[in-house]
Amino acid sequence: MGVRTANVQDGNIGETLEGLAAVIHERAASASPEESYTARLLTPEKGDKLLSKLAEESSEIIMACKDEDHDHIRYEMGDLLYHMLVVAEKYGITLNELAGELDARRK
Ligand SMILES: N=c1c2ncn([C@@H]3O[C@H](COP(=O)(O)OP(=O)(O)OP(=O)(O)O)[C@@H](O)[C@H]3O)c2ncn1[C@@H]1O[C@H](COP(=O)(O)O)[C@@H](O)[C@H]1O
Repeated sequence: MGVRTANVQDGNIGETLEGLAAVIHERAASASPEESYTARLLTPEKGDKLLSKLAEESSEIIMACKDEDHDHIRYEMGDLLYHMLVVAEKYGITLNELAGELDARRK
């Protein structure tokens, strides 16, 4: 677990996810693993590490929920969303495609 960020201000989730996905795409295209955590996760030999981060971050959300710790839940959800966006980059799933998946479930 990393440093908590208490008292964060509300943002716009659509803009934030799009901005973060764009940074992740840029790191995937041109950053070296030495300088970028994202690039490290996307190196072929780190494939299992990326997938294990999904399980790890999910577990951390569960523990934070058990503690009913609002700030900690938010923090770990941020970690999971970031790692999910790295997975989306790796497997070529766009945010608009993901939106379509969710929209198709709307009743
Ligand atoms: N949003 C994130 C983000 N969220 C989480 N993380 C990293 O995910 C990891 C979380 O795992 P843990 O909490 O278990 O911490 P850890 O033990 O240090 O992690 P591991 O060594 O086990 O992977 C930490 O290393 C965090 O730094 C992130 N790393 C990057 N970003 C974004 O991605 C951008 C590009 O980052 P770089 O690729 O590093 O340039 C950054 O500017 C940020 O906006």
